Amino acid sequence: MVKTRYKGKSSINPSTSSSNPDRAKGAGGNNMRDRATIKRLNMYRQKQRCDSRGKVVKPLQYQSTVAPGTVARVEPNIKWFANTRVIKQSSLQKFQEEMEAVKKDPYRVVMRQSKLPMSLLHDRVKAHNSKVHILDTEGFENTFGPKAQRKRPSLVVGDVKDLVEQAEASALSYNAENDKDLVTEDTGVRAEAREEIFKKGQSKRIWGELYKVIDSSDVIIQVLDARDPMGTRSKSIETYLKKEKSWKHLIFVLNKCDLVPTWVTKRWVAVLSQEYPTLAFHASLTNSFGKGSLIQLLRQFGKLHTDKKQISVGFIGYPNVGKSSIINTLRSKKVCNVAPLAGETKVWQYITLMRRIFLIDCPGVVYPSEDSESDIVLKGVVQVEKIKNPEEHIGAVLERAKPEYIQKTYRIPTWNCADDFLEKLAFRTGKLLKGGEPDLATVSKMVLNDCAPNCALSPLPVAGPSEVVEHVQKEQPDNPDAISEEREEEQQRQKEQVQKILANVRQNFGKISVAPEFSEEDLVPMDLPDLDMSDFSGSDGEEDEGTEESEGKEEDATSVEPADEVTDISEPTTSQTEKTNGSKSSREVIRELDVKIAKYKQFLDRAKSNRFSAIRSVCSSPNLTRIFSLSCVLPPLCFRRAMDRAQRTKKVGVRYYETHNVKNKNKNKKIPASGTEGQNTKKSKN
Ligand SMILES: Nc1nc2c(ncn2[C@@H]2O[C@H](COP(=O)(O)OP(=O)(O)OP(=O)(O)O)[C@@H](O)[C@H]2O)c(=O)[nH]1
Repeated sequence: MVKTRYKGKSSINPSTSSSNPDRAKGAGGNNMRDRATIKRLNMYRQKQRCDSRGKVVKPLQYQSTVAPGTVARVEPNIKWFANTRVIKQSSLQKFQEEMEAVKKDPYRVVMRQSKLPMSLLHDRVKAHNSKVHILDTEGFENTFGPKAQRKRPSLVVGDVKDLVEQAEASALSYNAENDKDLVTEDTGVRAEAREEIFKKGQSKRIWGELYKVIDSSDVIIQVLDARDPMGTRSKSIETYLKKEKSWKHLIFVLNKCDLVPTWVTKRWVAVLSQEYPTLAFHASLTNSFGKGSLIQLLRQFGKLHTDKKQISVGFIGYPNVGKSSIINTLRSKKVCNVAPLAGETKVWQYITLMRRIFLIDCPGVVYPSEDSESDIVLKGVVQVEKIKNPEEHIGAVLERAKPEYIQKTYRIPTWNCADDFLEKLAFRTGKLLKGGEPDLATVSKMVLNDCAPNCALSPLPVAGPSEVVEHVQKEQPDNPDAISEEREEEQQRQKEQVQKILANVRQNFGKISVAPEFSEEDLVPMDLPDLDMSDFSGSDGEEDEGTEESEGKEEDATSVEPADEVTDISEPTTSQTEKTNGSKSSREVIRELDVKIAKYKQFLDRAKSNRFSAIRSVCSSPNLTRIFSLSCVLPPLCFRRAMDRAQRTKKVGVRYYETHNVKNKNKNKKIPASGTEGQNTKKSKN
């Protein structure tokens, strides 16, 4: 065969040189230079050729052909904008408006922000009047004439006379105590430096832990104490999350709702739900409330993040509000250390709730506030044993708690002042020093310990309706007339969203078992016309506690207490709930039905755990269906599911020969199922 001669560019260069892009494949092994590399290297290698007078004879490959000094243009190329897309102004505006609305809404989340042109939101062109055209020359016509375009400054006063009057009025209302800039003479007396223990929960280390938890969590649960939700809430963290970590979900859990009357819990949930999804909770391994709802809510959040293998849920909040206790309740066992002392949790810790949901416990953080030392003590931030002068804080306790509770708890009928109270208490309890002097420090510590956050018989005042009203009013704008309509719409919208997200997680507050014995007066809710409680009360809804129980068990050992499972809607079960005037007979009937349902449930649980194939017979039992229909309560979801399953599948329980031995399967069909099944099979084999 005649070998083709290399004739230049038009034919293939047969050379096996590494600088030949056309060389045969495999000539250079696996690491052969590709065509682009060879071209680039050849480009570096080339040299310009000039004649003896310096005139370019052979220019470089990409050297311009135009004469030096000529003004040239780079040809525009669409590839410069390869990664961009042009959209209409109206679309941009729509995007900005909709996205801003979503970002502001605590009930909605923007997922995959890195994939969205978020900078378009921030780089908004500012309104034309934001720039002050001080140096621009404007004509008289435009400035002062009848067709003046310049906007009038909006002044609070109309003329100088008004201005003087206003200045005089403000001078009269001046209060030097509030003036932080007032220069005063140094008297040499200064406020004593705060004891170190009052700075608990504020150290850099603790804040570091908090930010670690926030950074690692997809869902952040701020745990609040039901007795002082506003005092244990941190607005600064909320703003930080809204501004800097807006893609993280924040929800409130109102813990220790067993320590306040049920109506107070309801109101707080209603108030707080206007801002963030809020759930009431009672952390307890044996008698919890809200566990099913919380797990369900976390599952919903988990479903939002299907792109992730798992989601992390961080528990943040004041010391001693019960973060670790909630985690223990969710896991139904002691996985975190719990103590009635603040600062029990020292470092953050990870706990697995389910395959896809991790919980993170965070040490308690004290947020910067203007709290007095007594406030700090009564919030349970410091350990009472470590307080130097505990007597100083008893005044605050007596001020806050209703005298009747103090009288009932300590059996002291009257007192003049805090010292008098302490003395009487010391004599009554026999806490005396040498010489019969009352031991004020010990009894003070006793009283303060009684107010500690874990104490069921807390004489501390509950966050009453007056505070709720105050809070609601604080939220109202200065000029209600002007914005009232807008606000109403906004509120309506928020309410709808709250209802939507909590539709599946309704709570029946009647199931909270309130521990302290409150007086009749405190058990009656006060009228609050501003707040429509019906939407949040959940009294007509079903606390869907444990509805996902079976699912939960599949995923993990997390199970929901059976006590929560069957919801009694018509009857409040606590001793503290408002007294209803319903007829006695119907209540009794319902109670009986409750007992029956609980029995069936127990049976079902046992059957499940024994892998006993009697589930179908129980669920399809006409009795059970009658019970549910009689009590006008929808059967819990797990029952409904079991019933569904029972209807769908005919066979319950797996018999080895039915599934594995096809030959015998047909024979088995003919032979009625009985205890002698094994023998029959043997016979047929023979
Ligand atoms: N009555 C009642 N007590 C509770 C509840 N939740 C927690 N407690 C008690 O409150 C105390 C503090 O609970 P923890 O779970 O240690 O609180 P924490 O927020 O983890 O505290 P730190 O470790 O300081 O952050 C414990 O004594 C709990 O028993 C509740 O719902 N009701």
